[in-house]
Amino acid sequence: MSDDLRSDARDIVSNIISGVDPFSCVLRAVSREGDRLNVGADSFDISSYENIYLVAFGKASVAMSKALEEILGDDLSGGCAVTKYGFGGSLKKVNIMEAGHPIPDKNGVIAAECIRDLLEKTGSKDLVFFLISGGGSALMTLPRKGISLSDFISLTNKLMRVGATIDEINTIRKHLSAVKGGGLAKMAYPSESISLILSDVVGDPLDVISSGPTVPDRSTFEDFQQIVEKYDLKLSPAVEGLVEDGLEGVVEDTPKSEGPVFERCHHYLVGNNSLALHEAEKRAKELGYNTLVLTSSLVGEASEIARVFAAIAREERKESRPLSPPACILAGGETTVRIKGKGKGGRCQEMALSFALETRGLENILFVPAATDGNDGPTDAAGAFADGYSLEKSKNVHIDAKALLRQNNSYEFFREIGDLLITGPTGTNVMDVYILLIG
Ligand SMILES: Nc1ncnc2c1ncn2[C@@H]1O[C@H](COP(=O)(O)OP(=O)(O)O)[C@@H](O)[C@H]1O
Ligand SMILES: O=C(O)[C@@H](CO)OP(=O)(O)O
Ligand SMILES: [Mg+2]
Repeated sequence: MSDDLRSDARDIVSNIISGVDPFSCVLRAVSREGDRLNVGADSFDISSYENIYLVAFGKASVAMSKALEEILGDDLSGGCAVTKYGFGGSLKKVNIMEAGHPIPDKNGVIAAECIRDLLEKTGSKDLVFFLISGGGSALMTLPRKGISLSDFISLTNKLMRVGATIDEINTIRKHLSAVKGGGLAKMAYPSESISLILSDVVGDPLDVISSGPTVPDRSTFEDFQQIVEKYDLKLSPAVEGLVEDGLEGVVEDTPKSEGPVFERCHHYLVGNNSLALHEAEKRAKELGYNTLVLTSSLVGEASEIARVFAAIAREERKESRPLSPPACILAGGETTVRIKGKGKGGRCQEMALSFALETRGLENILFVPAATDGNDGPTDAAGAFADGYSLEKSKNVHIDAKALLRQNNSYEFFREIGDLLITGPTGTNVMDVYILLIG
């Protein structure tokens, strides 16, 4: 343990990011001996296919594709990949595109069309690798007939502001899309496919991560309607018409069961938030901390979850429980924020600000919530450092912490006191991690 909790926290964060590096995650899951490709517990003979293609979408597309290019070498015929602006890179045989996230844009439609065109030329003698990571829902957008890109943009915007969960957001997106909710599996049929999936959703549900384009979908038009009612969403006439048709059975729902379309689809999880927590705990132990991992499935309103961490910090300082110091208490997951103000921030920065408000004056503690993709909300920060002195610092620069929290302006708070956590785009994405250090 160093004298400086911040430098330990930085060290733990960088170990998390390298531990869930998608390149290594793919190499751990896929190995090659001659023409035999071992994936998880299965084995494939790559000489039995005419062509092998790669289709990648999500924030981890570049590193995942690089790993597969390395494994397949000249056996890879080509491919298409899409990732978020700033997450790009160069690949040998794969055309890599960048598009808008979390709100989709025209480039996400161009990318989806490119993927569709590639899949439509595949046949039963071909093998397609789908490299799937979080972010794919926005990055690969192909609206269903009659639905427009602006329908997607306005609904995504609304759902994110009301604090809908990713499960709810993707239920809506899947039903408006031709590629999500099993859509790519339909396009790739009858070729064989292998999906390698980096999870950024609590519980690793394959039909929610990146809107499950290669798996049967569990959500229905009825679920869609319930979400509309729950958040009182105003729909465009086109979307309203689609839902009505869907509820009446005039329009087919997303594919539900393991029909012929999915018979030759194989799915493997290559990394998730648990792996990130494991890496964090390992490093914290090496640094000399007593460690405790609470959960990898934390959900709920960000500012309220932060109050739980503040209560744990106070308990640690007063009673040295649940761990004797130096202690590192870890959790992971994805909170939500009901946005009421006009400020700038993200889930992690909102948590950090709420924690700071609850722990004023508490000594020798540090809370660092961090988005593993390096972008917390629409900001260039991954998260923030919050401690017992955050509020003192804010007084010195004449900003009002409570007012900034009310305005969801956590970015400004931490920028002003110089305590943003900046990593840059990390090229990976396994939700958020929450690190509480007690010195
Ligand atoms: N001002 C804000 N304060 C707090 N959270 C915000 C703010 N603006 C947007 N968000 C949240 O940021 C989320 C999108 O951020 P992003 O980090 O891109 O998510 P993900 O990593 O899951 O793709 C939205 O769910 C939204 O609730
Ligand atoms: O693409 C998506 O559907 C989600 C979940 O996988 O990712 P993100 O929250 O990063 O947009
Ligand atoms: Mg997410």
